[in-house]
Amino acid sequence: MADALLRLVDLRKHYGGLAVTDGVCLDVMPGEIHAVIGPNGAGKTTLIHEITGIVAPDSGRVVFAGRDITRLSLPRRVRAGLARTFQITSVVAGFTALDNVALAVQARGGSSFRFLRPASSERATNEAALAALAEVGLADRAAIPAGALSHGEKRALELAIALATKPRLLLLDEPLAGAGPEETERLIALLTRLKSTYTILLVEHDMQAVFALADRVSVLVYGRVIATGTVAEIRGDPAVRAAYLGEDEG
Ligand SMILES: Nc1ncnc2c1ncn2[C@@H]1O[C@H](COP(=O)(O)OP(=O)(O)OP(=O)(O)O)[C@@H](O)[C@H]1O
Repeated sequence: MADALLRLVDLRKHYGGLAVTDGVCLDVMPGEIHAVIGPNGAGKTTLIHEITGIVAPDSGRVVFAGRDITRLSLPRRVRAGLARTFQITSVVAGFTALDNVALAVQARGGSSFRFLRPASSERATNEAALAALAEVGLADRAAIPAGALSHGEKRALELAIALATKPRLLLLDEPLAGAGPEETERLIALLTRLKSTYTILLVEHDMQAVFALADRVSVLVYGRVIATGTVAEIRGDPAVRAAYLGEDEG
């Protein structure tokens, strides 16, 4: 069996007396979409923060591509191949879609483009940014200020920004939050396309989307993974239904 691209080993984090991450072990295998679901306050966002380095775990390890990254800074994790999108839209409204992505390309490519003259460096940056926009279906919106894009397009732009860093693993924190039914459908189609190219760890409340997209699902309740399995296994798991799915599925 292949090695996990991301491995969480007995990760723990307390806030005061509250165990927000309570011994989490989780493997994300290369090429899979692995969804983390769980009720509000289960600790999903904290877990993503521990993976990206925004929150330091009290103990345990985050291993990425065989390397222990538990104590690496966020920028160094990005350079190692981790990228994330945020629950809250984080694009710069006054910049064009292209410039928003170009910023991310520059942040990654500073070293690789440094040897080029400014004009060719700018061209290389813009070409890489356009390629990322094309990957999410926004090539024809490149010149539009991000603030004028629809909500769904902004979410797609965030994905392009993440893709521009050439990630090996994409961390998506509620990519469908706030999207209407049509936008949701379009974003699911987009994520389905990306699925063939990227390994994805997905935190998402929309169960229909999770069940449509995920290869495997881990269920987090009070900071603990109570089950990991395929969509069918998770849907049929009585403990999961009792702890979580029962709430949504009535
Ligand atoms: N910095 C902090 N200090 C104290 N408590 C915190 C902090 N961050 C999170 N918590 C608590 O940890 C628990 C888990 O929060 P977290 O945001 O990780 O859950 P979540 O599963 O992402 O929730 P949601 O689905 O509502 O986004 C909550 O009870 C929250 O109040």
